[in-house]
Amino acid sequence: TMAPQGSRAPLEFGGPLGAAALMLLLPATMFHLLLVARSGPARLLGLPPHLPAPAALWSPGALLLWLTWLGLQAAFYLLPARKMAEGQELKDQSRLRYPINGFQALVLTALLVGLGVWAGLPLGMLTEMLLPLAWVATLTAFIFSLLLYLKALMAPASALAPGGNSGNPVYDFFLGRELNPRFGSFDCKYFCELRPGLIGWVLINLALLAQEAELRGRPSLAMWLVNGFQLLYVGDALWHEEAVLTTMDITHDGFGFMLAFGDLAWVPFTYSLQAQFLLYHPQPLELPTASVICLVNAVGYYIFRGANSQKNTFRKNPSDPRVAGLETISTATGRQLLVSGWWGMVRHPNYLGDLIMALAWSLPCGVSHLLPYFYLLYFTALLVHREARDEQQCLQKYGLAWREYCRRVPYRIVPYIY
Ligand SMILES: NC(=O)C1=CN([C@@H]2O[C@H](COP(=O)(O)OP(=O)(O)OC[C@H]3O[C@@H](n4cnc5c(N)ncnc54)[C@H](OP(=O)(O)O)[C@@H]3O)[C@@H](O)[C@H]2O)C=CC1
Ligand SMILES: CC(C)CCC[C@@H](C)[C@H]1CC=C2C3=C(CC[C@@]21C)[C@@]1(C)CC[C@H](O)C(C)(C)[C@@H]1CC3
Repeated sequence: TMAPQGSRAPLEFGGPLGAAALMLLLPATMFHLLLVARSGPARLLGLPPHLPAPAALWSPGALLLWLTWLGLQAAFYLLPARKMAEGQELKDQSRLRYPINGFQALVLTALLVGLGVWAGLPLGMLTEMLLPLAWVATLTAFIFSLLLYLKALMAPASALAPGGNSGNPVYDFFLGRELNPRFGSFDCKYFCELRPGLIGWVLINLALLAQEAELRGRPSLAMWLVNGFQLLYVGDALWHEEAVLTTMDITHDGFGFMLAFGDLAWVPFTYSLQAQFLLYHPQPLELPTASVICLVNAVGYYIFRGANSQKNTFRKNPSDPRVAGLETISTATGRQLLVSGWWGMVRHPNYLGDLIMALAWSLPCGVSHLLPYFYLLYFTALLVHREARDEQQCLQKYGLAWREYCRRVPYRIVPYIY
């Protein structure tokens, strides 16, 4: 069942050793952040004041809540969709179909949660369950990736991902062997990438806001800003759900521990770090400063959305009037590369916008602690590494035309700097 070209693919993430280290480091970092955020000193680089007792990690209630959450989101996924989209062409020339109903899932979740709160559901109590919830999310990600690894043993070679089939079980378990594991029409990777984790993230944020209101009479301005910015980001991702079908996670990476853990545990429990920090360490924020931070977020969002939409429009239909006037380079594959507009400024303008937003999410937390800036630091490292991986893949796809693009647009993410 080994993919012949897979075994020749160069190893990423530092090979099996790197993969093994990341499998320990990522969950350890997540628990470190969760513990440190609620500690007095809240030092990113210090040790957490105490390690949790096993009883603080394990709770049958958390397991039940988590499985209900996954079940609810799976049910929303199976509801009739306003549109079915086709994915990129696969090795066997077929295309998979995907439901476009992620935004609908967000709205239905909001209605259900709103109804629950109206009926007296103590949403703020969720903040007391973050540790055991993170623990069951980690366990499910681990068990799920194990099942996916076994499922891939039966998959035809054409269904395997280019990267995760080296023959080394640790590496392949981490990266994921099968490209689009499905049960019937239920696509596991597509489902996990956008729904339980992203919607879970904003729900946790909202619970932290509710808990702050409970403790201090009303939510702080900083908490409102963090909630608003991140809701915009998640709403935007689900509104433009179809665009995720062209990201390397869907088209290139298998579904293994990295994405299962990343989607199900890492995103909801570490991306909500700023709101967690604010609950335990309230920060004063004046209106003028808040307005400047809103402006920073708006600039970031403008670049992020402008760049992503320009590329998506161009890839769908290069003669669309919104992009037809842009300068392009032809490639041997028949596809073209944009060299003006956003994509003529740097080679990854969307990463630049995303990073500016990341900064705006941390600024409401003040500058007294490094902890709320963790996301910005991690995200910079992730995007620099991702950019290098994408560059490698584009060089393989487009060869000389890609070199020409790099010559014409020399900076990767930040103009005149990187
Ligand atoms: N919040 C988070 O944790 C994360 C967010 N993201 C965000 O996800 C979004 C998607 O990112 P990602 O999937 O990495 O990559 P991109 O959306 O940047 O896509 C890269 C692909 O775009 C195409 N492309 C590159 N240059 C050009 C050009 N000049 N003209 C036309 N097409 C071009 C190439 O594919 P092809 O030619 O085949 O179309 C390339 O492989 C980004 O906005 C990123 O910031 C990503 C990771 C994590
Ligand atoms: C922590 C590990 C080393 C790696 C885990 C990475 C994952 C957490 C991220 C990989 C790509 C992602 C994307 C988004 C969220 C984070 C992960 C899953 C994304 C859904 C966020 C919202 C954006 O608008 C997007 C463009 C849809 C993103 C797609 C990639």
